[in-house]
This record gives sequence, C-alpha cells and structure tokens, in this order.
Amino acid sequence: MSFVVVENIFQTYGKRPIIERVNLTVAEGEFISIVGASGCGKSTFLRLLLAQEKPTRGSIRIDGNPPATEPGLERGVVFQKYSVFPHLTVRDNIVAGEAFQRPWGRFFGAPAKAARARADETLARCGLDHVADQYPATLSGGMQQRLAIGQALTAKPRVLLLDEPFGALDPGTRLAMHAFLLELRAETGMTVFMVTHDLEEGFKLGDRVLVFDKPRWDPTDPEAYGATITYDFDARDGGIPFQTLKEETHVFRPA
Ligand SMILES: Nc1ncnc2c1ncn2[C@@H]1O[C@H](COP(=O)(O)OP(=O)(O)OP(=O)(O)O)[C@@H](O)[C@H]1O
Repeated sequence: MSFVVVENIFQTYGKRPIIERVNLTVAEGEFISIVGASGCGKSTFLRLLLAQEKPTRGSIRIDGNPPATEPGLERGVVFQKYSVFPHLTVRDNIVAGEAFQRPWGRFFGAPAKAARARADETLARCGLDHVADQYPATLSGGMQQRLAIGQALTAKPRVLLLDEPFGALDPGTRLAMHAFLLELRAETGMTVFMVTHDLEEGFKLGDRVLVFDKPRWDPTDPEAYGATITYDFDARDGGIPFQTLKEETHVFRPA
C-alpha cells in the first residue's frame, strides 16, 4: 500500500533548480535512508515532506492527504542541530515530547507521574538518566542531541524525519542510538526518512537507500540542473555492498 506518494516534484529557488522530477512511493513502516552530495537538496526534500515549503511543481500525499503544515502527531523531526526546550529539565523535555500526542499537551496527577516514569525509562535508554533534573544548557552537544532524538521518538509519530541525526555523536553513542531507533521503530511501525552522510549507516538502518544526484551535470555551470533520485537500492538483507555505490555515483564528488 502506498503511504507516502511523491509525484513529479520540482523545487526551484529563484532561477536555480534544486531538485527536479522526484517521484517516490513509500509503504507505511518503511525506513528510507537518503544519501547524496552536499547541497543536492536532501534537506530541501525533508522540508517539503514537512510542508515547511511548497514544491514549485508536483504533489506530495501522506496517507492520501497533502502533508499538514503544523507538525504534530503525524510527523516528528530531528535535525542535526536541534534545539530542545531550554526552560524545561531534561526529564520534562521528554514528557513534553509525549505530550505532543495529546491535544491539550499537559499532564496532571497520576498521568503526570506515569509520564515521568516513562520519561525516565527513555532517558535510561538514551544514557541520560543521570542528568534528568538538569537543564539542557548544562549538557554537551552530543547529550542534547540524544535528548532531541529521545524526545521525537517518545511522541511515536507516524512519520519520523531525521536530518543527519547522528552526525555529531561519538561512535559508541551512535551505535546505542541506532539500537534505540530500531527498537522504537519495531514497536511503533513508524515510517522513517533519514538523511545521512554515512553510507554504512544508511544501509544498516534503511530498508531502502535513495541516492540524490544530478543526472545532468554541466562542468561550466554546476548549478544549472537540479538533483533527483538516481538510485533506489533495496537495503534489506544486507543490500548491495556500499562500496559499489561509492564507485558508481557522485555521492562523494569533491566540492
Ligand atoms: N530557502 C532557500 N533559498 C535559497 N536557496 C536555498 C534555500 N534552502 C536551500 N537552498 C539551497 O539549496 C541547495 C540545497 O540545500 P539542502 O540543504 O537541501 O542540501 P543538502 O543536500 O541537504 O546539503 P547538506 O548535505 O550539505 O546538508 C543549497 O545550495 C542551498 O544553499
């Protein structure tokens, strides 16, 4: 069943084409990794899915409807530099993530206590239980990012958009967050779009790996053409060796 349907999307800023002719169908629950050279429009594509921008041409449907302009239950998002709520403690940031699921957004009494207990479980999984009562400003960048990821995942959105979410983390924390993400995905069946610069990570976590690249390339005017999806790899069961991808595409084209 088609859950996310992207039809012939173009996005142009001024006269400059960024992405062109993007077509994509994603089933609910699929994990889509997106890779591509820097500046080829991967984040732009996520912003279109978030309805932060309207495509110049083409249409996007999520479960049959255009994406809602307000973030909420349907879609969660984590950027590489994500700002958590600075005025809330680490624990309350996680509780706030869960509160996105509820129209009124606040908990009192027993539900509040239960939400705090669930938040503490999440914090333990993110390795942040020892700083639950601190404020985000007292945490390192990597810890703040773990908090942001924990917060977005706690809301259990139907679609999770991740823009290089693990880029700033050390290798050990990154592996722990991979496991956390895969567990929650298995529990919730959410659909995930993740932009990454790490091909190995893309193939490890994704069911499919999409490559954004410019099929037309003018060396005298590199900005003349936009990027599109040039490869759509099945990454289940190990997929193809990612070295092949490195050799055959311009993903690592020097800037
Ligand atoms: N609002 C905007 N107005 C004009 N140009 C923009 C706008 N947003 C993005 N761009 C340009 O569009 C191009 C694609 O940007 P985008 O951030 O989508 O690329 P990316 O593939 O995610 O890059 P990276 O891997 O470096 O994060 C860039 O050259 C950027 O400067």
